[in-house]
Amino acid sequence: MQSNYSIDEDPLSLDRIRSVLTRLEDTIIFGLIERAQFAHNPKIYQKNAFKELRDMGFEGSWLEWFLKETETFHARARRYTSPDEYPFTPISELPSPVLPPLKYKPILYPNNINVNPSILTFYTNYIVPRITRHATLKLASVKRAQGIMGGDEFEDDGNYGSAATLDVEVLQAISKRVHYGKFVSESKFRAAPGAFIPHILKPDPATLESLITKPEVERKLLLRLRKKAVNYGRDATLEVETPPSPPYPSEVNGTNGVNDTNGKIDVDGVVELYDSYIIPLTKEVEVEYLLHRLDGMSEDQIEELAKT
Ligand SMILES: C=C(O[C@@H]1C=C(C(=O)O)C=C[C@H]1O)C(=O)O
Repeated sequence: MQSNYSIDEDPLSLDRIRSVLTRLEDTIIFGLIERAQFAHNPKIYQKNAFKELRDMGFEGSWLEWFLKETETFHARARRYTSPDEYPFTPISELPSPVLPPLKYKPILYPNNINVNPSILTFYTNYIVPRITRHATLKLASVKRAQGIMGGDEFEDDGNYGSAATLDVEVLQAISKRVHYGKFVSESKFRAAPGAFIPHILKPDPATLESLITKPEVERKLLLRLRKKAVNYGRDATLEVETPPSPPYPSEVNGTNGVNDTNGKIDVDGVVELYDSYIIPLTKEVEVEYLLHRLDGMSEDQIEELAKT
């Protein structure tokens, strides 16, 4: 079910927010499956690697150029004016929308939290090389068969436009998912402001993180994610499938016995993306949002809030 917080009855329902996060799992997994078709193409992530861009006065990477061009058009179409979409390009470098601004219900507390630079770094340095490994190795084998040896055989299939287009889609989905942590924090704060206020007034990030962390939610998420990645990475067959033969671990190391090396995606890579990057970064956004949740409020306002 598509969820649009601006029209939903209770935009801060934790169940509604979690359903958005669950739906974004599908967007991210399918985006990674599409990107995994192409080789790593490391050149598109290196700054100043393309003379054609330097000649245009652009000193960033191919991907950063793609992001700027894409986000420039999207900004003119009125994206990045709602509190659930954040550009990778500095907002000061983007044009004003051609349409009048939409009036959004003031749901989040005013803030300037944007962790897209961290998302771009971990995605290009750790996620892309891992999820494109199969295509990269296959490309190298084909090149060697054609007599291409050494540096030229690896990693580059020349599909710079396709690869960057898919990178932008995945990055936008990861960015939305991570920054949705602000809605999670606002929901948890409003449910029990008194639990958070002492650790905001006397900044205590560690205690705030322990208050927002729900281990069981995370555990179930990773199990669901693994199953999705296995199933989405397989072509549907009409034959009745027999389960993989033993050793088919049950609840071993949280894999729940669901793993697959024959699919279109590195299942362990998808789980690690969430476990090592997306979930920790979401929680950092949650904590940072809480640390600024009382900014500009008077002592009386805070005292009143603490009583609720
Ligand atoms: C998003 C939430 O907050 C935290 C972050 C989670 C995540 O990034 O998946 C899951 C549970 C919590 O530890 C939540 O409570 O749903």
